[in-house]
Formats: sequence, C-alpha cells, structure tokens
Amino acid sequence: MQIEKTKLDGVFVLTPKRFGDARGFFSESWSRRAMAEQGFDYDWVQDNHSLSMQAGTVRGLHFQSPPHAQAKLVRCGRGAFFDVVVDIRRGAPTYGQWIGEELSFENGKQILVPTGFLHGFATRVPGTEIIYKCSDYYAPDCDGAVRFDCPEIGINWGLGDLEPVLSEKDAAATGLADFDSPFVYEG
Ligand SMILES: Cc1cn([C@H]2C[C@H](O)[C@@H](COP(=O)(O)OP(=O)(O)O[C@H]3O[C@H](C)C(=O)[C@H](O)[C@H]3O)O2)c(=O)[nH]c1=O
Repeated sequence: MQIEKTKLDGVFVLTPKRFGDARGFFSESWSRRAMAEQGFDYDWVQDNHSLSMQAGTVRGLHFQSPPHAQAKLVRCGRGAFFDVVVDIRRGAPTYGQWIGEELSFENGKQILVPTGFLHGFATRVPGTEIIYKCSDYYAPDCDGAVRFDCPEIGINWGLGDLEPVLSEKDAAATGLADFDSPFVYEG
C-alpha cells in the first residue's frame, strides 16, 4: 500500500496495490494488519455507501462532534470525486486549512480523515459512488456542518460551469466565522 502524507497532520492518501490480470484487477481495499503495520490503529464500526446521480453534487462539509466524532477511510466505488478535508482543531497550526484529492474508481486512491476534520466531496461525473469506513456510529445529535463555499476556508472545488447540487441541510450551513469547533489541537 502506498502512503502519502499531506500538509494536514494525520491526513493521508493511501493507494492499495492492484493485482491486474486479463480479467481485470484484485485489490485488498482495506486490511487491519496492513494498516497496523503502517502505524494506523483504527477500529472501523460502520461502512457508508452513497450514490450521487449528478456531476457537481457536493456533500459536506460534515463532521460528528464528540463523544461520537468519526474518523473516516474514504474511497471511490464508481466514477470520480474531489475529496476535501479541512482542519477544525482549535489551536492547530493548520486550523481552517484544506486539502483536496481526486479519488476515482480508476486511481483507487483513498483518504484517511482523522477526527477533528471536516469532510466533503464534489462529484466529477454522473453516477458517482463513495464508500467509506467510520470509526463511530451515526449520531444525528452530534451531526455538524460548515458550508462548502465558506469564504474563510476558500476551497476551490473545481466545479467549472457546474451548478453545485446540495441537500437542504448543506445549503443552509453556516461558515467558519460563525462556528465554534468542538475539537482542540493536542499537538
Ligand atoms: C451520514 C448518515 C446518514 N444517514 C441517513 C440520514 C439521512 O436520512 C440520509 C442522508 O444523510 P445525509 O444527507 O447526511 O448524507 P450525506 O450528505 O451524504 O452526509 C455524509 O456526507 C459527508 C461526505 C460525510 O462525510 C458524512 O459521512 C455524512 O455527513 O441518510 C444514516 O442513516 N447514517 C449515516 O451515517
């Protein structure tokens, strides 16, 4: 498995090996042992899978607050999306900073998102599927969101001429200026 650091500490881009043959390919998309050998110790308890029919669908920027904060291991099942992670750990040197990575069925890349970060994505093609593991269960009372186009964060989603397709919840989300993060940077 190839592992790349990002400018946000704790956020990594992982690329599992693909064994290609005349039929196609085989890949271990996740292995607790392989992750532990690389020093990652996450206990995934829930797998999520969503389909976005339209290109330009933006889901995010979401998080769950403690005591049900979620780390995530994100990958693309079909199509392609621009995956974004934002540091919301108060006191972190990279607070409010973001990274983005193109995840696609073709490139097989994954993003490891620790707790303390917002997560969202913008689809690049119709019929895009995202599949991701979570380290805690869905807890609606702990569900939180920051708006995807928050000027304090300044994400370039690469939507081009596409009008973002948003849920009502995401369209109503407020920006980082009105946000009191429940996460504190622990160095
Ligand atoms: C997240 C979640 C949702 N739901 C139900 C609640 C709603 O009735 C329906 C759609 O939920 P929502 O609109 O919050 O789904 P997304 O907009 O894809 O939210 C996700 O999008 C970003 C990218 C994330 O990283 C989060 O995991 C998650 O917030 O599924 C569940 O039953 N369990 C769950 O874990």
